[in-house]
Amino acid sequence: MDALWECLSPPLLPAVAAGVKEFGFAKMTPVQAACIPRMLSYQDVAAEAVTGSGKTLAFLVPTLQMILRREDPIKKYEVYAMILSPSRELASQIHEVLQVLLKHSKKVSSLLLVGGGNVSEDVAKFESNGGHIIVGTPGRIEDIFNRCESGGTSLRLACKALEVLILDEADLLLEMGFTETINTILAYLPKQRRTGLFSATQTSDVVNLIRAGLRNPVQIRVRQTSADITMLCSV
Ligand SMILES: Nc1ncnc2c1ncn2[C@@H]1O[C@H](COP(=O)(O)OP(=O)(O)OP(=O)(O)O)[C@@H](O)[C@H]1O
Repeated sequence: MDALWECLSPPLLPAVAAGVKEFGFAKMTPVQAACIPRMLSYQDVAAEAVTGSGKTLAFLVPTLQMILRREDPIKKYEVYAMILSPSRELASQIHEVLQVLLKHSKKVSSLLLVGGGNVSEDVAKFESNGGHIIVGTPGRIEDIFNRCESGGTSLRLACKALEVLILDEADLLLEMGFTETINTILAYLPKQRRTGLFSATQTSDVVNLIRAGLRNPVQIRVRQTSADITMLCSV
């Protein structure tokens, strides 16, 4: 399959293309080639893809492109996208990849919100720098949202116009017992948003989450064996 980044139509904006170039990958992986155009045409995506298939750029690239192509520039305290990941390590890895991608998009900010550190420090970081793309673990984000109740922070308000939600490793998120936490977070986010859900397997819990959190999603399945890569796409 010929899936050169340059073949995307409409093309990537120069700052996004320059960010992608930093990684040195000439072609998109199948999951990237399937997800990026669909997310860029504002479709919800439910992707079943094996580990190592390149999911991270499959959702970060369209998210950045959507932020940069907005007519009115994004405000400092507006959260455009939230990426939920099951563990600190996975969230940190996504955030690291994002830092590389953002090298040529200086006006776009990001924030990592994961457990382990001090919640008040996270709140203070958001209050001083904002975060257009938030990458985090569900527990920490729910915690910060709930603190808003006592008037602590504006993260909840900043998410009022959120446009993109990504649920990464959704099967793991649910296996780890985050179902209620995710439902709490979903209740705080606008219904008029685009949602991408990525998982290694679509368990019945994942299917339920797709029904609850996504709208008419495009189902994408990428199966990668050591010998070949096959891809199935259906609407
Ligand atoms: N277009 C590409 N061409 C070649 N390699 C790529 C491409 N995109 C990503 N990769 C590399 O593939 C590896 C897996 O990518 P990524 O971490 O996004 O996969 P993943 O599917 O999220 O895997 P995991 O489930 O392990 O997190 C990484 O080392 C990444 O740098």
